Amino acid sequence: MIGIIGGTGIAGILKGDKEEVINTKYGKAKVIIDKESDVVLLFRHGASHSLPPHKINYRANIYALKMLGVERILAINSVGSLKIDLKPGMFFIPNDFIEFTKKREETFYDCGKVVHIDMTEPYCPQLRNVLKSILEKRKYAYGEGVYVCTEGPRFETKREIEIYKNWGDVVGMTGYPEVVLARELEICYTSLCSITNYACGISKNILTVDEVLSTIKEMEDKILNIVEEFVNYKFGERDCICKDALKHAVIG
Ligand SMILES: CSC[C@H]1O[C@H](OP(=O)(O)O)[C@H](O)[C@@H]1O
Ligand code: HPA
Repeated sequence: MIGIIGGTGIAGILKGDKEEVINTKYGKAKVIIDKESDVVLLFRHGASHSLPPHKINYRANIYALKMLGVERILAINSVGSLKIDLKPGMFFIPNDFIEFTKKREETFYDCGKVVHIDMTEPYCPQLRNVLKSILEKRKYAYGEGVYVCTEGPRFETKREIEIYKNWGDVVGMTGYPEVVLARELEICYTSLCSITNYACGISKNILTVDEVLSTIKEMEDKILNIVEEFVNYKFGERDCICKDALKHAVIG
């Protein structure tokens, strides 16, 4: 089963049947299950974007997908660009991250078992290759590199971006802890980032939600095409690092 986690502006694009509530020990998660295509859809901000990035129950979301038998997740994120060559309207596939979040529940293992999960390759290499092959086949411009996750919900300052741009390539507010939580449950996870704007200080203008939403709108057909190809991709057996991630990570 494949999980699609939608971000800003995606609820309008990816439509599904009625929402179901999955009760987990970390709280409730709302999903749309398409039994025919074996796909679970989850909108991280809620169907009406009522949840800001720092209030999302990431653990309930990822745990609910695990309970439903999801083995592969395609997360859709919107990001600001930290590099001139990474233009708004392009896609971005992260291969690493750094995070500056402050008050998020970032592990399933905070009582009982002590688990130190390996983060050498935080995103599933197999899924990243599938995603890259889809974008290349469709000639959609994309970049690869480091996703910088901030707490939000404010945008970053010019000074923060002057620092972040030396450490990463794009900045967002939702990529973490999703990627870690998925690995802790041995789920393959990759992120398709839509570059919606230049980050503060790189952009010549102030940052607005309107700019983010209008760029997502302009990219929606491409996002839909990519998601459709991804969910119809003939994945073989999982032989990546993700499926046995806990093997060498547990103490005691
Ligand atoms: C409206 S801009 C900021 C908003 O968009 C991003 O969310 P997502 O990655 O889920 O598309 C960012 O993280 C903020 O939540
Ligand atoms: N910063 C943080 N998150 C974002 C941005 C940004 O500039 N654009 C879209 N999501």
